[in-house]
Amino acid sequence: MNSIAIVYWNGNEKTETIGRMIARGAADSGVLVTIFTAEEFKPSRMASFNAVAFGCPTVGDEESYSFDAYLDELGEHLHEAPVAVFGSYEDAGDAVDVWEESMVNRGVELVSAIKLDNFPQGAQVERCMALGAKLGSFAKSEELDSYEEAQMALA
Ligand SMILES: Cc1cc2nc3c(=O)[nH]c(=O)nc-3n(C[C@H](O)[C@H](O)[C@H](O)COP(=O)(O)O)c2cc1C
Repeated sequence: MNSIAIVYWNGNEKTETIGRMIARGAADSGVLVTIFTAEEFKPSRMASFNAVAFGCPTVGDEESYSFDAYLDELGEHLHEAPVAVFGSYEDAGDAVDVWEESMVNRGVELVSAIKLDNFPQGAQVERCMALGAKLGSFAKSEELDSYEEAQMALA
Protein backbone atom coordinates (compact mmCIF):
# COMPACT_ATOMS: atom_id res chain seq x y z
CA MET A 1 0.00 0.00 0.00
CA ASN A 2 1.24 3.50 -0.76
CA SER A 3 2.02 5.47 2.33
CA ILE A 4 2.63 9.05 3.32
CA ALA A 5 4.10 10.68 6.43
CA ILE A 6 2.91 13.79 8.24
CA VAL A 7 5.78 15.39 10.18
CA TYR A 8 5.21 18.37 12.46
CA TRP A 9 6.94 20.59 15.01
CA ASN A 10 5.02 20.41 18.20
CA GLY A 11 3.70 23.81 19.31
CA ASN A 12 0.28 24.55 20.77
CA GLU A 13 -1.65 22.02 18.67
CA LYS A 14 -2.87 24.20 15.79
CA THR A 15 -0.19 22.99 13.39
CA GLU A 16 -0.69 19.44 14.65
CA THR A 17 -4.44 19.81 13.96
CA ILE A 18 -3.78 20.99 10.40
CA GLY A 19 -1.54 17.95 9.99
CA ARG A 20 -4.25 15.63 11.25
CA MET A 21 -6.76 17.13 8.77
CA ILE A 22 -4.26 16.60 5.95
CA ALA A 23 -3.82 13.04 7.24
CA ARG A 24 -7.58 12.47 7.14
CA GLY A 25 -7.81 13.68 3.55
CA ALA A 26 -4.92 11.46 2.54
CA ALA A 27 -6.34 8.43 4.35
CA ASP A 28 -9.73 8.97 2.67
CA SER A 29 -7.91 8.91 -0.68
CA GLY A 30 -6.74 5.38 0.12
CA VAL A 31 -3.15 5.72 1.30
CA LEU A 32 -1.66 4.65 4.60
CA VAL A 33 -0.76 7.66 6.79
CA THR A 34 1.75 7.80 9.64
CA ILE A 35 2.13 10.88 11.84
CA PHE A 36 5.50 11.86 13.37
CA THR A 37 6.92 14.74 15.35
CA ALA A 38 10.01 16.23 13.67
CA GLU A 39 12.14 14.65 16.41
CA GLU A 40 10.83 11.20 15.56
CA PHE A 41 11.27 11.53 11.80
CA LYS A 42 14.87 10.59 11.05
CA PRO A 43 16.26 11.33 7.50
CA SER A 44 16.39 7.67 6.45
CA ARG A 45 12.62 7.44 6.95
CA MET A 46 12.05 9.52 3.77
CA ALA A 47 12.73 6.45 1.64
CA SER A 48 9.87 4.57 3.32
CA PHE A 49 7.18 6.99 2.17
CA ASN A 50 5.71 7.97 -1.20
CA ALA A 51 5.06 11.55 -0.05
CA VAL A 52 5.72 13.61 3.08
CA ALA A 53 4.05 16.73 4.55
CA PHE A 54 6.14 18.90 6.90
CA GLY A 55 4.40 21.27 9.30
CA CYS A 56 5.63 24.03 11.60
CA PRO A 57 4.07 27.03 13.37
CA THR A 58 5.63 30.45 12.74
CA VAL A 59 7.39 31.42 15.95
CA GLY A 60 9.84 34.07 14.74
CA ASP A 61 13.12 33.66 12.92
CA GLU A 62 14.47 30.90 15.14
CA GLU A 63 12.10 28.33 13.70
CA SER A 64 13.11 29.18 10.13
CA TYR A 65 16.74 28.63 11.06
CA SER A 66 16.07 25.29 12.70
CA PHE A 67 13.98 24.30 9.70
CA ASP A 68 16.90 24.96 7.35
CA ALA A 69 19.17 22.92 9.62
CA TYR A 70 16.58 20.16 9.55
CA LEU A 71 16.51 20.24 5.75
CA ASP A 72 20.31 20.06 5.74
CA GLU A 73 20.06 16.95 7.89
CA LEU A 74 17.55 15.40 5.48
CA GLY A 75 19.95 16.22 2.62
CA GLU A 76 19.51 14.09 -0.48
CA HIS A 77 16.74 12.11 1.23
CA LEU A 78 14.49 15.09 0.44
CA HIS A 79 14.51 14.04 -3.19
CA GLU A 80 13.12 10.60 -2.41
CA ALA A 81 9.49 11.73 -2.17
CA PRO A 82 7.29 14.69 -3.13
CA VAL A 83 6.55 16.98 -0.20
CA ALA A 84 3.99 19.50 1.07
CA VAL A 85 4.44 22.13 3.78
CA PHE A 86 1.91 23.47 6.26
CA GLY A 87 1.70 25.53 9.42
CA SER A 88 -0.26 27.76 11.72
CA TYR A 89 0.51 31.48 12.22
CA GLU A 90 -0.90 34.69 13.63
CA ASP A 91 0.63 37.63 11.72
CA ALA A 92 2.59 36.92 8.55
CA GLY A 93 3.16 33.19 8.84
CA ASP A 94 6.69 33.45 7.51
CA ALA A 95 7.71 29.91 8.44
CA VAL A 96 5.66 28.25 5.73
CA ASP A 97 6.88 30.81 3.17
CA VAL A 98 10.50 30.22 4.19
CA TRP A 99 10.02 26.45 4.01
CA GLU A 100 8.37 26.67 0.62
CA GLU A 101 11.27 28.76 -0.72
CA SER A 102 13.88 26.46 0.84
CA MET A 103 12.24 23.39 -0.68
CA VAL A 104 12.13 24.99 -4.13
CA ASN A 105 15.76 26.19 -3.84
CA ARG A 106 16.81 22.66 -2.94
CA GLY A 107 15.07 21.25 -6.01
CA VAL A 108 12.54 19.34 -3.94
CA GLU A 109 9.28 18.29 -5.60
CA LEU A 110 6.84 20.56 -3.75
CA VAL A 111 3.23 19.43 -4.18
CA SER A 112 1.46 22.11 -2.17
CA ALA A 113 1.59 24.49 0.80
CA ILE A 114 -1.00 25.68 3.28
CA LYS A 115 -0.86 28.17 6.14
CA LEU A 116 -3.81 28.92 8.40
CA ASP A 117 -4.22 31.55 11.09
CA ASN A 118 -6.13 29.40 13.57
CA PHE A 119 -7.42 25.88 14.07
CA PRO A 120 -8.85 24.68 10.74
CA GLN A 121 -12.56 25.46 10.52
CA GLY A 122 -15.25 25.12 7.84
CA ALA A 123 -13.76 25.63 4.39
CA GLN A 124 -10.26 25.47 5.89
CA VAL A 125 -10.89 21.86 6.90
CA GLU A 126 -11.83 21.16 3.29
CA ARG A 127 -8.60 22.80 2.11
CA CYS A 128 -6.50 20.70 4.48
CA MET A 129 -8.26 17.52 3.44
CA ALA A 130 -7.89 18.45 -0.24
CA LEU A 131 -4.15 18.89 0.28
CA GLY A 132 -4.06 15.45 1.90
CA ALA A 133 -5.96 13.95 -1.03
CA LYS A 134 -3.59 15.64 -3.50
CA LEU A 135 -0.58 14.30 -1.62
CA GLY A 136 -2.24 10.88 -1.63
CA SER A 137 -2.73 11.00 -5.39
CA PHE A 138 0.95 11.90 -5.89
CA ALA A 139 1.89 9.01 -3.62
CA LYS A 140 -0.25 6.62 -5.64
CA SER A 141 0.85 7.71 -9.11
CA GLU A 142 4.20 8.27 -10.73
CA GLU A 143 6.18 8.19 -7.49
CA LEU A 144 5.98 4.41 -7.20
CA ASP A 145 9.08 3.97 -9.35
CA SER A 146 11.24 6.28 -7.28
CA TYR A 147 9.92 4.69 -4.08
CA GLU A 148 10.97 1.28 -5.35
CA GLU A 149 14.33 2.67 -6.40
CA ALA A 150 14.79 4.16 -2.95
CA GLN A 151 13.99 0.82 -1.33
CA MET A 152 16.52 -0.90 -3.59
CA ALA A 153 19.15 1.72 -2.70
CA LEU A 154 18.61 0.99 0.98
CA ALA A 155 18.89 -2.79 0.56
C1 LIG B 1 7.26 32.84 20.60
C2 LIG B 1 6.24 33.03 19.50
C3 LIG B 1 6.59 33.76 18.38
C4 LIG B 1 5.66 33.95 17.33
N1 LIG B 1 6.03 34.65 16.23
C5 LIG B 1 5.16 34.77 15.19
C6 LIG B 1 5.56 35.45 13.99
O1 LIG B 1 6.67 35.94 13.86
N2 LIG B 1 4.66 35.50 12.96
C7 LIG B 1 3.40 34.94 13.06
O2 LIG B 1 2.65 34.98 12.08
N3 LIG B 1 2.99 34.31 14.18
C8 LIG B 1 3.83 34.21 15.25
N4 LIG B 1 3.43 33.56 16.39
C9 LIG B 1 2.06 33.04 16.51
C10 LIG B 1 1.96 31.55 16.19
O3 LIG B 1 2.40 31.29 14.89
C11 LIG B 1 0.49 31.10 16.32
O4 LIG B 1 0.09 31.23 17.66
C12 LIG B 1 0.27 29.69 15.83
O5 LIG B 1 -1.13 29.47 15.74
C13 LIG B 1 0.89 28.66 16.74
O6 LIG B 1 0.69 27.37 16.20
P1 LIG B 1 0.78 26.05 17.10
O7 LIG B 1 -0.51 25.95 17.86
O8 LIG B 1 1.00 24.93 16.16
O9 LIG B 1 1.95 26.26 18.02
C14 LIG B 1 4.34 33.39 17.45
C15 LIG B 1 4.01 32.64 18.59
C16 LIG B 1 4.94 32.45 19.60
C17 LIG B 1 4.55 31.62 20.79
